[in-house]
Amino acid sequence: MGMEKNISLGDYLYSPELLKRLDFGKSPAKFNPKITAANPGENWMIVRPLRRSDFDKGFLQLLAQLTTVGNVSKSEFNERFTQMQQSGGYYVTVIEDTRYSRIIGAATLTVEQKFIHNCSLRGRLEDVVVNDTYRGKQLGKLIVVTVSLLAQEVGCYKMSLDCKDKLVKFYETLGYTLEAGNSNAMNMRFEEPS
Ligand SMILES: CC(=O)SCCNC(=O)CCNC(=O)[C@H](O)C(C)(C)COP(=O)(O)OP(=O)(O)OC[C@H]1O[C@@H](n2cnc3c(N)ncnc32)[C@H](O)[C@@H]1OP(=O)(O)O
Repeated sequence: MGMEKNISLGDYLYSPELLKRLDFGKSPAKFNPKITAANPGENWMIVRPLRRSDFDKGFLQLLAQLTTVGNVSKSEFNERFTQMQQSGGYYVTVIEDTRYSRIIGAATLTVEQKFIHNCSLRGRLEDVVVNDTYRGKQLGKLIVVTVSLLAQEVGCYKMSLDCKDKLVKFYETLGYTLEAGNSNAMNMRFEEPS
């Protein structure tokens, strides 16, 4: 982790090279027809790291289909992008429909640094969303498998997620399991800062 932050990333959040190395054969997910991050099946589709220019390609509007985004200005977006790029460990990954320059899918791997398990890394799957008009075409599977393989690629010993009950089956087909005695997600809510 963090190695790629020393090379020039341009406006990519992380090195796009990382996505070319992923071995989709390692995932239990079944794709029919077969697609991968490097070959998403349509020549107008690309799976890549988030770029600054995605602010103008509907990235935040896509996230609004998942949860409240709020009124994030371009400069606020850019500031957060810079913070994520400099800290490393934020792998926001998107699918673009290049015909319309629109972001149609997204998922994030965040990497948490630990002391335990010999200074290990733990991955977390966050903010998975596919534009509603593109759902049911394997793109959800594609983006989740992409960031899950990426977690392994950057050295995580496990990858975890929180989701609504109705999505458990979806994630099970992608290799995630409810572990007996260890499947409780708990939250403490705070007032959102204004
Ligand atoms: C960790 C997290 O971020 S959890 C938050 C997940 N995101 C959301 O809930 C946002 C709103 N929902 C979405 O954006 C989409 O519905 C997603 C991302 C959940 C799925 O995207 P899609 O592109 O439709 O998924 P995809 O086409 O790959 O579907 C894969 C399979 O899961 C099933 N599936 C997809 N969505 C759902 C759902 N909401 N409930 C139950 N099953 C589902 C599909 O039927 C399909 O099954 P099949 O392969 O047997 O036909």
